Amino acid sequence: MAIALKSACFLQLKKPEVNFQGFLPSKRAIVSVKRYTPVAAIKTMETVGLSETFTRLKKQGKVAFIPYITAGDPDLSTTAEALKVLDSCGSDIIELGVPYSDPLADGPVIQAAATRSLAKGTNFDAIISMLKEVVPQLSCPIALFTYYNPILKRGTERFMSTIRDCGVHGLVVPDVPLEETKTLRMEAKNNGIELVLLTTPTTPTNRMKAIVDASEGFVYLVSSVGVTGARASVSDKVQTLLQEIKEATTKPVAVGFGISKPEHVKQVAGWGADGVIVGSAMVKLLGEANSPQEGLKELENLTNSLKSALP
Ligand SMILES: O=P(O)(O)OC[C@@H](O)[C@@H](O)c1c[nH]c2ccccc12
Repeated sequence: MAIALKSACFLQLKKPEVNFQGFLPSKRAIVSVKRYTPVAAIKTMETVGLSETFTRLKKQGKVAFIPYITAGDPDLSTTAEALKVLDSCGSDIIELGVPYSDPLADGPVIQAAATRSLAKGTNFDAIISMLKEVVPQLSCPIALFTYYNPILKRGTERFMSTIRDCGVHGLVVPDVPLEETKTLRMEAKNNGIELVLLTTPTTPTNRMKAIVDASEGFVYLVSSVGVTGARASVSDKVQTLLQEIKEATTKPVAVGFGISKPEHVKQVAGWGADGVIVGSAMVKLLGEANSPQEGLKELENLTNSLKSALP
């Protein structure tokens, strides 16, 4: 049992409708600095990585609940609190987004969150300092979500060791073409980071197979074409896509994009997904609340209602 101690722009969309591992890297640096005031370190817990989390849930007949929030929206102290709230409400993995100025696959809600966060001065180093304090207080693993630029800026090796050192277990980088993920995958592996790859409804079958073969932790099935954002319903194509992926791999599959309601998560779980990812609905509550406290309370309520719709 693997137990770890927790202790644009020039972004060129290359066939965005084909798959998320199909974009070219950007050359723009992310913007600047604000100091995060660390919360008091409390205790050190044991946390397992992404694939081990799925293995354990599967044994209990459970489906993973994976919320996404944008770091630094409305501010990094609230992000720290939000991570703790999401964890204590039973999230199984938390996807934490690094805000970026040219987020090619993000819809209006997450774009606005990134803009607010960057306007507050959030940068990568401040996110890392925050994580160093907070990750030891969490029982679920963190999967960091970032566009490629912050990795390019630091160098892959340094980036991976930095996120490893603050206890991050997984990584999602949507704008690196599959063919160019080799170095990322190697450096991720060297540092015990699981690099999650994405497949979409328009990814050709052969390419989907290559993506699922290379993906670590789980496979991210993007439920619909376009950008992130809550939708009225989940396309029933997802059921067929899940079946196709399941025929190609035994790796866990989590579905994201457009999922925001208890009936959505119930439906997707019923179709055989191993996990559900909910982003914009979370981000909206947190970023648009009248106060951080109100946002955190609403986040807690939504998490509880979505969790209770899952086996
Ligand atoms: O916001 P939604 O529709 O609930 O989708 C998930 C999501 O936010 C998160 O996984 C995500 C945020 N930005 C992305 C860009 C590409 C792929 C995935 C993402």
